[in-house]
Amino acid sequence: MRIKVMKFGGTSVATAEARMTSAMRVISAKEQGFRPVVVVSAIGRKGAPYATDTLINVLREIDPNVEPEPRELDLLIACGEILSSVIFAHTLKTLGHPAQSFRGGQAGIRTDGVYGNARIVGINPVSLFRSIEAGNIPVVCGFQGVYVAGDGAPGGELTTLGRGGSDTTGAAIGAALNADAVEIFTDVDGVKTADPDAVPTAPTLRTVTYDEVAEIAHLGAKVVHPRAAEIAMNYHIPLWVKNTFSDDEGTEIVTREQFPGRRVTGVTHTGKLVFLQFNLSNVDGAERAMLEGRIYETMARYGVNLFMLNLSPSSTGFALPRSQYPIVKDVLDGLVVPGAGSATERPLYLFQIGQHASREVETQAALLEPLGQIRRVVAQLTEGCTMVSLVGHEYMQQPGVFLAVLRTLADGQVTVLQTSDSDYSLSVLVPEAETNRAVRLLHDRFGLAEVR
Ligand SMILES: Nc1ncnc2c1ncn2[C@@H]1O[C@H](COP(=O)(O)OP(=O)(O)O)[C@@H](O)[C@H]1O
Ligand SMILES: N[C@@H](CC(=O)OP(=O)(O)O)C(=O)O
Repeated sequence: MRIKVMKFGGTSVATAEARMTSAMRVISAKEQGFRPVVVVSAIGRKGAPYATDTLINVLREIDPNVEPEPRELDLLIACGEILSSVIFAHTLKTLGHPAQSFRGGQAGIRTDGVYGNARIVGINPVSLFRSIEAGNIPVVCGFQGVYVAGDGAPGGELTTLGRGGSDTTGAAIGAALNADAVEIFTDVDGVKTADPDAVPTAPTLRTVTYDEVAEIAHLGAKVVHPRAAEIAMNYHIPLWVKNTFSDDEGTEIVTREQFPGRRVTGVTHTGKLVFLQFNLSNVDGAERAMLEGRIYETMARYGVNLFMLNLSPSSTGFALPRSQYPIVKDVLDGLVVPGAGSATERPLYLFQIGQHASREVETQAALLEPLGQIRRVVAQLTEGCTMVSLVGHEYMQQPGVFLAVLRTLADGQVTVLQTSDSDYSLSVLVPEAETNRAVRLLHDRFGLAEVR
C-alpha cells in the first residue's frame, strides 16, 4: 500500500475555497494511486474565529491575571483541530471521496503527560489502517494526542504537542504507517533562505537536509516544526514542504549523505526574546554549580525554551521567548536558595531579576534579614531582543565566517548584544527593531539570493 501523508496548515484550510484547493490535492494523490492520509491544523491564523490563538484568548480574556490550567487549555485548543478535521472530511465526502475524521487519540497517538508541549511516545495505527482498508481517507487532527497514565483516567487525557505541532503529527503518522512520503502543505513555496516577510525575494531551497531544516526551525522559522524533521529523519521518511496554492515543486528534505557539501543555507530569526545574565560573582566558588543547577532545573521543569546559553566563572545567562518570561519572573524573582553551612552561618541567596528590586524581592529581603547573610544574585535583564542566525552545513566553523557576520552587522550599525554558535549555526542577539535589517544584511553578505 503506497501511503502519502498530506498535512495542511491553518492557511490551507482557512476558507471553503482553500479547503477545496487542499481537498483537490488529496484527490489528485489518490488518483495517482496513493492512499492519502490527511493531517489538518486549526482553521486560519490569529484572529480567525477557531484559530488556536483565538481559542487560547477565550480563557485569557476571562481574567488576564489568572493563568489557565494547561490541562484545560489543551482540551479547549484541541477543539480547533477537531472542527477542522470534521469539516475537511465532509468536504472530501461532498466531492465523492469517503473520509473519516480522527482525534489524535482515536488515531492511536499516545504522548507523555506534558500538557501544552507533549511528546509522542508511540502510535498504534490500527484504526487508521482499518479506515483506509474500508476505502476512506482518514483526516487526523494535528497537534494532539492522548496521555494514558498507568493508574489514570481510563480514556486518557488529551494533550497538545506544542505550537506548530501538526507538522509533528504528520511526520509521526508517516513513520507509523511507513508512508512513501510526508508532504507539509503551507502558504509559501517551500523552505526559503529567509522568512519571506523579512526578505520578500528570498529564494525557495530545492533541497535541504533534515538537520539543516531542524536547525532552521529551531532557530525561529515556523515553516516546519523541528520535531517533525527529527522524526522523519529517524524513520527515513521522505519529507516535502509544498505550497497548497501554487504548482511550485517545493522543497525536498533529504539526508546529509544525499546532499553533501558545504554552504550557507539561510538566515533565520526568532520572535521576541528576553535575555537574562545572572551575576554569580557574589557566590562562593563551591556553590556556583549548585545555583546554576537550580536555575537550569527550574527552567527545564517549566518547559522554558532556552537560547544562547553561556556559562563563565562569574556569571551565567540565556535568552528565552518573551511569552515565557512571566513564568520565569514568577519562579525566579524572589527565590531564596540556602547555601551550605550551619543555619546561622550559611548564606541565603536571594534571586533578583533586573537592577531594581521588585516588591517581592524587598519583602523576602526584609523577612530574611534576621536569619543570616543575604547575598543577592542579580540577573541583568535585556528586553526586546531577537536572535538572528546564519544556518548552514560544513561552513560555520570556517575561519572568517564569524568575523564576516560581525563586520557586516557593525557596518550596518546593528548592535550585537550576544553571540553563540553550534555545528550548524552562528547566532547573534540583536535589538528587536533591527531584526529585519540584520536578516537582510546577512542574506546579502552571504549571497543567499543565488542559493537553490
Ligand atoms: N525560512 C522560511 N521559509 C519559508 N517560510 C518561512 C521561513 N521563515 C518563516 N517562514 C514563515 O512560515 C510560514 C509558514 O508556517 P506556518 O505559519 O506555521 O504555516 P501553516 O499555518 O501553513 O502551518 C510562512 O508563511 C512564512 O511566513
Ligand atoms: N493549530 C496549532 C498547530 C499547528 O501546527 O498549526 P499550523 O500548522 O497552522 O502552524 C498551532 O497554531 O500551533
